[in-house]
Amino acid sequence: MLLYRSAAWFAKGLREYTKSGYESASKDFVPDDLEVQVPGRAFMVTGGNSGIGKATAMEIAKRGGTVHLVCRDHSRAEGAKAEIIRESGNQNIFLHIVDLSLPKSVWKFVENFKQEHTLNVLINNAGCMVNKRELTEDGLEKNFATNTLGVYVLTTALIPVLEKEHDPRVITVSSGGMLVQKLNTDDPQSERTAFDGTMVYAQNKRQQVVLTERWARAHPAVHFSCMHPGWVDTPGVRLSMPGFHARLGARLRSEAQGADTVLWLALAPAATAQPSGCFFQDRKPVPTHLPLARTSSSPAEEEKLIEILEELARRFK
Ligand SMILES: NC(=O)c1ccc[n+]([C@@H]2O[C@H](COP(=O)([O-])OP(=O)(O)OC[C@H]3O[C@@H](n4cnc5c(N)ncnc54)[C@H](O)[C@@H]3O)[C@@H](O)[C@H]2O)c1
Repeated sequence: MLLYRSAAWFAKGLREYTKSGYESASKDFVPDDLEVQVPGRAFMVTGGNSGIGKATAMEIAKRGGTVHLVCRDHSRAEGAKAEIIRESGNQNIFLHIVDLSLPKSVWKFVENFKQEHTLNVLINNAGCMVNKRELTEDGLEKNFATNTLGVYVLTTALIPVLEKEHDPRVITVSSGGMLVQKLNTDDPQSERTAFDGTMVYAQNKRQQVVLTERWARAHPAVHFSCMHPGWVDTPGVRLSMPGFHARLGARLRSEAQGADTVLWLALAPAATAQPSGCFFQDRKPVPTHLPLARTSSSPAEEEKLIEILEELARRFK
């Protein structure tokens, strides 16, 4: 089954996730959708110092929004902040150093953040694909701790902050790679199964899609969406998937193309005309399962994911 899913997904990717896929999809875009100015609105972009996150933060800054960059590495993040201020002329760029794989730090960060700031839009962009099983200082598997638990804790902590504001939104940068995975809650930290970083990452991205659907049902005041940016030439892909990067080469999307749907979901009035909880690709909601792939999960399996995350989120508060 995994072989079928992977082959169907790769064929789809070559048609849709590449630069030519973007060029073809963008013929249907409404150009005015992103002709907006957003002074007075505040946006948090995790991993905003690199790749898709940086391209997103730059475009929001150019439209006058307040940008909160949430980054792990101080010196790289300072460079990105300075570049965004210089290029956009927007001084309202704030930097917060947080390692999203450490849930205690994430809780503490939000406690401090909400004393001083408001927030309209959270963009869960930071992500990683660590190809060997590594543990955080809390003993958590690193991909799961960053991509799933970190996103869960940050979003859960910020929902009450977002609910106070006008037109609140949460966008999570998932991946089309999640299409090859069915939600699996049996071994969330890969303790008992052979470790395959690509599949662990794809499982985390599936978990983000399930979380987005659940949040949308539980919090109707906030508009939730998740999305696939396409296959994008970023430092992350170069580092974690060198073979894929070399093979796809010039067919990979630019960072600006990868950021397009993130920006549309964060900025365009048209985005919130779509139901909350959907998965987007090139400004359109798209199915979260490949045909015949048997990747749907039951409500009980989804509830189990929430129980696991709640338990860990409370343990590391
Ligand atoms: N590039 C692609 O083809 C592609 C495809 C599908 C999905 N994505 C997703 O897009 C998002 C952005 O990735 P990218 O390709 O721009 O890669 P990137 O490596 O350039 O950017 C990822 C950012 O996340 C940050 N980050 C990682 N772990 C962190 C942690 N523990 N705490 C704080 N920040 C952390 C990194 O420092 C970096 O700033 C990711 O969620 C990725 O999974 C990318």
